[in-house]
Amino acid sequence: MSKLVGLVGWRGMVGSVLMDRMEQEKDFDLIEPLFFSTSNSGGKAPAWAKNETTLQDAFNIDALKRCEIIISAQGGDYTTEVFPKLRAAGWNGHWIDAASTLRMEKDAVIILDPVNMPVIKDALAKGGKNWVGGNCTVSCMLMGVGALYKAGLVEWMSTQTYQAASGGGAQHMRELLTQYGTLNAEVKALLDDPKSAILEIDRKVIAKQRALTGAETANFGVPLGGSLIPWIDKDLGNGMSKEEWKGMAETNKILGMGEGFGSSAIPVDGFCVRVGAMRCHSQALTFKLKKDVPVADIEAMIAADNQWVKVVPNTREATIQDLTPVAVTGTMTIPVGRIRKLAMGPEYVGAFTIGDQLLWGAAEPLRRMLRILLDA
Ligand SMILES: NC(=O)C1=CN([C@@H]2O[C@H](COP(=O)(O)OP(=O)(O)OC[C@H]3O[C@@H](n4cnc5c(N)ncnc54)[C@H](OP(=O)(O)O)[C@@H]3O)[C@@H](O)[C@H]2O)C=CC1
Ligand SMILES: N[C@@H](CC(=O)OP(=O)(O)O)C(=O)O
Repeated sequence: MSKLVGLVGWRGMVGSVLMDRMEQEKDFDLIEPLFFSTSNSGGKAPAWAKNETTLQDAFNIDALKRCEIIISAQGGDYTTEVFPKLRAAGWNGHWIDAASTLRMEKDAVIILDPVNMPVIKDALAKGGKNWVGGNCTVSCMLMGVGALYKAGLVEWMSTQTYQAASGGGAQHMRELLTQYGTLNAEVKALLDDPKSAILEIDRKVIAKQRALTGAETANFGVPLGGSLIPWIDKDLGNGMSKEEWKGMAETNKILGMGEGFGSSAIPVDGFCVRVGAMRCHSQALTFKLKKDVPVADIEAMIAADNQWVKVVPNTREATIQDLTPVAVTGTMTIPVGRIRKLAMGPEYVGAFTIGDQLLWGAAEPLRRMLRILLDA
């Protein structure tokens, strides 16, 4: 008989991408899905439902306890409220989660199986039950350049990110587009006139950006359209943003190197920046390798690591065609390009990588973990 798999958060942005992928990969053929809702229990479950066609109350512990596996893309507040109650009620099933709440817990594994299958298998063998998707930036980065870590080549890495609006959620994407529209409307007449002065357009745009307040900046707090915000997530009070902290902590945990700040941890640090892209996170990486490795060997290693990574030749034409959020959005491909030796010395290597933060950055590792559990 198929396993009963609870799905919470299925209609949100991450959840919808997850449902699409599960449908494409025919995951629903292998499970009995049970759909939950925090807002509409008793309502009609979506079309993927089979025998259980009524939405269950996502706060009802007895209903959740029926499931052998639960996948949640509902968010951190939900996990914080429900997960401890569920475990305290004696539930021993597998919890697969997109939220960061449990990520750094000792008994949780950050799941990214093309990179850390041995870590996942080891935890499974030891009775592990808590599986958490990684931070989108970290997961996309490791899907691209995980090969260099697996080969033990990385002495340290610095990352400068260019993160999309979607990382903040659906409302942030809407806000970005609204701002772009407002700015365009402000100068439309001047843009339509080829003889208008560009500096006048520029003056009007910056005045409008500075005047954006209230509903038009409710989510980001400041304008993002035509600007950028070099801070993502909480202020840790030590000069670091929480998003920057995750880079080292999660990279090392994913790779099975403990909690990320032990003596064997690989230093990872840099700046995380929100830019006006829609749903792809991009990052410029600087590596200090432990030895001088030819660029061709680095490219070959990266290209051979998994079926989704694609090395983009370090030429202008290939880069502007294949190494942009526009090229990558909605695809499973993780391009890695701009691979070259840097001026600091032969061990210093630069690279640039991009990933769809809703696919590899959020939904895909969850459904792949479901498959691993179904195959176990
Ligand atoms: N956004 C991202 O980039 C990433 C998010 N995550 C994690 O996933 C969690 C969920 O994020 P995200 O998918 O962006 O959250 P959403 O806000 O899109 O969805 C969360 C829940 O909101 C409820 N909801 C209320 N109104 C609507 C509506 N109009 N449309 C759809 N759902 C609605 C739904 O619950 P119900 O059906 O019960 O009412 C839904 O499951 C995050 O909190 C985070 O922990 C992880 C990685 C990346
Ligand atoms: N913080 C990410 C999105 C996200 O949900 O991250 P996390 O899963 O680590 O909370 C961003 O804003 O781009």
